[in-house]
Amino acid sequence: MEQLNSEEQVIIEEINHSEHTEIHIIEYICYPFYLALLCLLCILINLNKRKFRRRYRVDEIFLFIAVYLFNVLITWNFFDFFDKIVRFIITLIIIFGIQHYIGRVQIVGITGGIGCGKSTVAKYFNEFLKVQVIDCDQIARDIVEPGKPAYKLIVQRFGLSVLAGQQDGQPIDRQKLADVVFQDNQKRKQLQAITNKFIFKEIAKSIWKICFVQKDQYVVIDAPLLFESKVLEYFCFPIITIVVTSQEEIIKRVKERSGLTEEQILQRIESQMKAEIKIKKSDIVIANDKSEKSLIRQVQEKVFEYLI
Ligand SMILES: CC(C)(COP(=O)(O)OP(=O)(O)OC[C@H]1O[C@@H](n2cnc3c(N)ncnc32)[C@H](O)[C@@H]1O)[C@@H](O)C(=O)NCCC(=O)NCCS
Ligand SMILES: Nc1ncnc2c1ncn2[C@@H]1O[C@H](COP(=O)(O)OP(=O)(O)OP(=O)(O)O)[C@@H](O)[C@H]1O
Repeated sequence: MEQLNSEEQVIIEEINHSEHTEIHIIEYICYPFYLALLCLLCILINLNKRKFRRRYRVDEIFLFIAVYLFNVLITWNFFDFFDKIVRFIITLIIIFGIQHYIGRVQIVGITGGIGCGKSTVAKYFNEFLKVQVIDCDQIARDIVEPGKPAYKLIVQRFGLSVLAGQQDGQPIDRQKLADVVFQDNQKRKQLQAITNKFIFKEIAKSIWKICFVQKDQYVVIDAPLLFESKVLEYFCFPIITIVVTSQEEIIKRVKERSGLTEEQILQRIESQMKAEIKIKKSDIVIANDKSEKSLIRQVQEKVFEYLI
């Protein structure tokens, strides 16, 4: 093989060095994204800790190994041993830091059809177990008050006819809006598309306040559309679905509680996800066909083993 002279050797070294530097720069640009991805992954897994373990039988330690291997893989050949150790320590701090901060939080979801007893169970959690409840129906009422952004969007989409007195600035007449949306699936979905993001924002704010400012371990979400929303399903564990088998019983209970007619109640039942699908998707199913006492007894028997 032909010997390189010293000038040629210098040139080759310079080329190697510049390639190395370029790779270093790319690596350093990529590294914050990698850390952001790691944080997101850890937050998602920790918010969903038990479900994740149960479904995939994966513990944080496997996640840790996987993430570290990924870390080593993307830095392979480029970094020296010291750099790898530093990255290992950063990864470790992020995983265990997030695990410590978020891993203790448990978001319990309560869902079920109209009048099935969600609020009754939520009230039990609040009064007897002192767990704070996020009531999605209440949030849905608050975010559509005059002056709020969702109010404007609803008026733009459904017109002044859904307002009390049909005048701009007046509150939404919920009965009128309900009559419009529960007779037309398309319109109901349009209303949900408007309200959903504001509802999620409020839910996230409440979770932050309850679990990270007040540092409560548990929070309950009472969400009639928990499965329909797609997002909540992922963060809640366990998901408790309350069912009442007899439609007549549901109608009787809702009629007693609200001014809704049988036809209006049936329209809402029709517009909601079928109980059989909800049952398949949930962790705990509670039948509320008998007395309220029996409902609470089932909560006591079935729910506690799921709490961390
Ligand atoms: C249509 C509206 C104006 C009717 O108001 P109203 O005061 O009559 O009912 P309220 O809000 O108290 O809801 C009572 C029950 O109706 C059922 N329901 C409410 N919205 C929906 C919906 N979009 N689809 C199916 N069922 C619904 C739920 O079982 C709920 O518990 C109101 O429900 C609304 O704004 N809905 C859209 C917001 C939403 O998605 N709410 C659910 C939060 S997860
Ligand atoms: N086991 C029961 N026996 C008799 N009445 C009941 C029982 N459980 C709940 N109720 C009553 O039925 C009505 C509906 O219950 P609740 O408000 O808890 O249901 P919900 O699922 O929150 O309803 P919505 O979907 O409309 O918010 C209430 O008046 C409640 O007191």
